[in-house]
Amino acid sequence: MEFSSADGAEQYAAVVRAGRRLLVALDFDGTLSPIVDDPAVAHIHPDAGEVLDRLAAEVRSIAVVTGRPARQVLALGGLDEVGDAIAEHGRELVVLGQYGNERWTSAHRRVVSPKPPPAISGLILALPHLLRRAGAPEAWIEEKGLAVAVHTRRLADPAAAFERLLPVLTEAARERGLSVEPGRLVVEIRASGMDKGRALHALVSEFEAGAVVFVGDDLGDVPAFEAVLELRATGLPTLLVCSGSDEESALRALADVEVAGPDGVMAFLAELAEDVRIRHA
Ligand SMILES: O=P(O)(O)OC[C@H]1O[C@H](O[C@H]2O[C@H](CO)[C@@H](O)[C@H](O)[C@H]2O)[C@H](O)[C@@H](O)[C@@H]1O
Repeated sequence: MEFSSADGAEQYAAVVRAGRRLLVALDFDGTLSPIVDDPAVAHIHPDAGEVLDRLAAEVRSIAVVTGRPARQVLALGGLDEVGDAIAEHGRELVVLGQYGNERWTSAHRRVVSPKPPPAISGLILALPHLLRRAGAPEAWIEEKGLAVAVHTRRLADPAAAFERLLPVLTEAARERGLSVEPGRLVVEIRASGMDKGRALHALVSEFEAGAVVFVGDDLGDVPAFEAVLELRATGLPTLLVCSGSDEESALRALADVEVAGPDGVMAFLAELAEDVRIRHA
């Protein structure tokens, strides 16, 4: 494994030593699931079930922390079945959807979700006009209940459409007291007050984690990276892994390890599971 931060090797060794008290938190799209043009047909990496099962046998808990609605990621990831396998090790799989607003666990098997912010429905009604104004009338609108996302990946010039949409949607969100969450060729509008960083802090407390690994690929993962660095500053062993792509580089400078997309994430998780197993055999 090649480390890109000064203390990456040291942090990795400490995380492996913490082994059974380790929380591994993972983003979904671009990390566990390869990026595809149509979000509705995304699928988890074919090795994920086996790799997560092996890892679960060695660590305290595994969490998927995603911008997707929890129900959607359960279906696309086959995470119900992954949760069954993890439960056999006496461990728990936690899925936090919509940036930590929704929660599912393999112990309770139901999604707990807040009410959608009322301003979202008004924004959805205004979107066709806003997309025309931004010169992107064919951008794809993903209604997520608690949020709405506008995707440009399937447009003729996705990056240019994204750049035109971002200021228009930022202004529309501001007028309605909502927040903007830009991502890989997507602009999402949602309520403020929760992000992956807050979600991660809460998970670490809940599981009394003695170490944390977080793996992500996109701007929505930056608050989680920052939360991990705050935890590191308190002395907790932590490791930050960037699932690298040509599309987003914001996490690179913060990461201890960069791997090549979801294939690289699978290899990293398998190596971590094996190192913890050997260290604690
Ligand atoms: O937090 P994540 O698990 O990374 O979810 C973030 C957003 O991911 C999805 O969009 C992204 O993946 C799509 C499928 O590969 C891709 O087509 C799109 O361009 C990406 O932005 C999802 O559709 C969003 O709702 C999530 O918020």
